[in-house]
Amino acid sequence: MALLELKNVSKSFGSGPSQIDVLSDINLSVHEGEFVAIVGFSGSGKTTLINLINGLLFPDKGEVLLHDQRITGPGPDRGVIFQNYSLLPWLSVYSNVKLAVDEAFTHLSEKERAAHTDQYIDMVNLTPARDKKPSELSGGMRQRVSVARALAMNPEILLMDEPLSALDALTRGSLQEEIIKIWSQDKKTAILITNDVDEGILMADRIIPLTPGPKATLGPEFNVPFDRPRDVTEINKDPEYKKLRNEILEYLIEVGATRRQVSDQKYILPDLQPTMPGRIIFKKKKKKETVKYF
Ligand SMILES: Nc1ncnc2c1ncn2[C@@H]1O[C@H](COP(=O)(O)OP(=O)(O)OP(=O)(O)O)[C@@H](O)[C@H]1O
Repeated sequence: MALLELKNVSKSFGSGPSQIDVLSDINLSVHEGEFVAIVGFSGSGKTTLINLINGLLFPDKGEVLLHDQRITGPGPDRGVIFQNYSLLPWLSVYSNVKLAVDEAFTHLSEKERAAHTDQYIDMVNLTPARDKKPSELSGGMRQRVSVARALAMNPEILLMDEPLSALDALTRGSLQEEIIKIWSQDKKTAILITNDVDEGILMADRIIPLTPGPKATLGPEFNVPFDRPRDVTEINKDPEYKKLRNEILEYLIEVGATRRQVSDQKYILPDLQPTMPGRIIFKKKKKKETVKYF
């Protein structure tokens, strides 16, 4: 039995002429321990999809099931890492993580909760910054706090909504590795929303494209055949990697072009550049400049 299942899920916002049909007929099964990446176009409904799984939104049609039970709201069984860190600015690193630990582990003593908090802060290498406030941290450090906070709650599923897209290329690369390292230790089920195909190939077992909206739906899945731990340099040299990357890209470009012919809406393709031999190249999201990753 799948751990998480979305069956014929559709979601719209608004009503009458202003109704936006964001997601349509989404079907997805995720098994325990799997790492699934959903790669989508800007504005296609990726966050809506994560919020449906998190229980912050409910489908208009279809159902979202966890352990075969309908999701009725957010719960500690699902840990979310957002793009914008969502830390409480007036609390220290320790207190931001501890707050979540206190909520999730009411049966533990204060001493045990404090030790658990410190363990996860250490896991993301933030012990030296334990007493700092978010404003005193870099973007990468803030995202590490979010990772620690989500994992410290020991969720069954880790939901990541473009967690690294606001970071610079180097920080992004090192956090990708850290998340994967922690994920392999705990073997959590993970769903990563990303607009970066390379990130999906490096991190996930399966990549599933989300087609452009309105009525975005999941496209055919692509299995990632590389063994773990994955060495980014080795993968990058592997002809299988280039083939897989091109297949996913071709699908996204084709589906994007088809949608443009039937709609005036402009879609922004995932941040991608053609592969140069031996390197991954992508565009920085905000500054619109091309950055060499390796
Ligand atoms: N609460 C809401 N009310 C009305 N419209 C909404 C709401 N949430 C999302 N939308 C609309 O649904 C569409 C998809 O939004 P969503 O944030 O899910 O896309 P996304 O793929 O995550 O976007 P991005 O790539 O910019 O992060 C957008 O047109 C958005 O304006």
